[in-house]
Amino acid sequence: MTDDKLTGLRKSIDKLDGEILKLISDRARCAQEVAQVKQQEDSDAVYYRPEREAQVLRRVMERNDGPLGDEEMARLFREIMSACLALEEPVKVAFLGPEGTFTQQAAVKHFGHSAVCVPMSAIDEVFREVTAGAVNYGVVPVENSTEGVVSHTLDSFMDSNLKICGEVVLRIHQNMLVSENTRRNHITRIYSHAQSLAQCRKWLDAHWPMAERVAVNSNAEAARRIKGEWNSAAIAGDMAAEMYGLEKIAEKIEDQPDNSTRFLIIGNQDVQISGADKTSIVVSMRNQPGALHAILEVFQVHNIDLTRIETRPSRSGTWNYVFFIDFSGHIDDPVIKIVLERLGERANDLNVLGSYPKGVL
Ligand SMILES: C=C(O[C@@H]1C=C(C(=O)O)C=C[C@H]1O)C(=O)O
Repeated sequence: MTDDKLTGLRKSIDKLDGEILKLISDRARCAQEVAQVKQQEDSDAVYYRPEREAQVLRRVMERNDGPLGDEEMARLFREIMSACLALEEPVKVAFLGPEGTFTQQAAVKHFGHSAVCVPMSAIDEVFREVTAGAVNYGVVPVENSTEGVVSHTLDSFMDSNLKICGEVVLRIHQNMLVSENTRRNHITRIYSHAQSLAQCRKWLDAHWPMAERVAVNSNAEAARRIKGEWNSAAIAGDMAAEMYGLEKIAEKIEDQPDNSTRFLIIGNQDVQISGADKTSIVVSMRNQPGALHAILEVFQVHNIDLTRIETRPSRSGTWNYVFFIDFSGHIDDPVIKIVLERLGERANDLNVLGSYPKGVL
């Protein structure tokens, strides 16, 4: 009886799979035609459209009635779009490497598995590679919910003409990792990226107060190093653990359970309105009383939601502040145009880094 039921259900699944297969192929053909239309209009046309992809994913999440969760369903569609896009040519993406970093995880989350991800050894190399046209986009970390801003990324924008084309937020879980050579009772050194060490500070104080904490270029680099040392451990994410065949002796050791990192997608593209967008700008002001107030007032008067503001020392003179500001809205929105005009009147210099869809996944 149950065997009959099982056979029947499997038949239904086979039939549905056949339909899904056909529908995905029909969709891929449609996407191919879109590519041809774009190509006919403009031979240099950029096929990848961040605003359209964000709209597709948001619509999937809105229309989904379960039993699969909204994010799960969106992830499946993310992969379908990624594969459709790769039919033309896979998107090439440079990320802060080596292989196995959270930035690679963010790149895959944003572009799907059909993108070609190329590791770079430093943030400014990611910028350089995109500027040189060797890759289409770059992925760099910009802020962590526990530790704050990745100042190196902000500084790189000051020397670059690249645009921000998107953002992606990743939940970050850290693990304490050892290799098969590690003598677990003799761990005297723990490698990780400075941000990760900081994210696990309390856990380390409680469990490994005597071990030396050594900051290296990336978590994946930490994972790689301990392969050859018997007295060291590393702190890194799942991807690095898998990639280097390391054992987790403690999981989710980050001090804040909702620890997450925001990454930016950088490229050469002006992204159109998606309907739920953010804009990032850099404003430089004279160092005079009320400089910050003058900026904030403009946003307040026009009722614009500020999502982040960071101050960095300007490179051009000792007496200037530089503010990195993110806010809701798109540069093509009429009210944002007015806001930018007003800010321009008050600032020494104003540079729009880009308008882009708010992270969907
Ligand atoms: C099909 C298009 O081009 C690309 C592929 C998409 C898709 O598979 O849905 C969406 C946006 C673009 O990255 C389009 O612009 O509609």
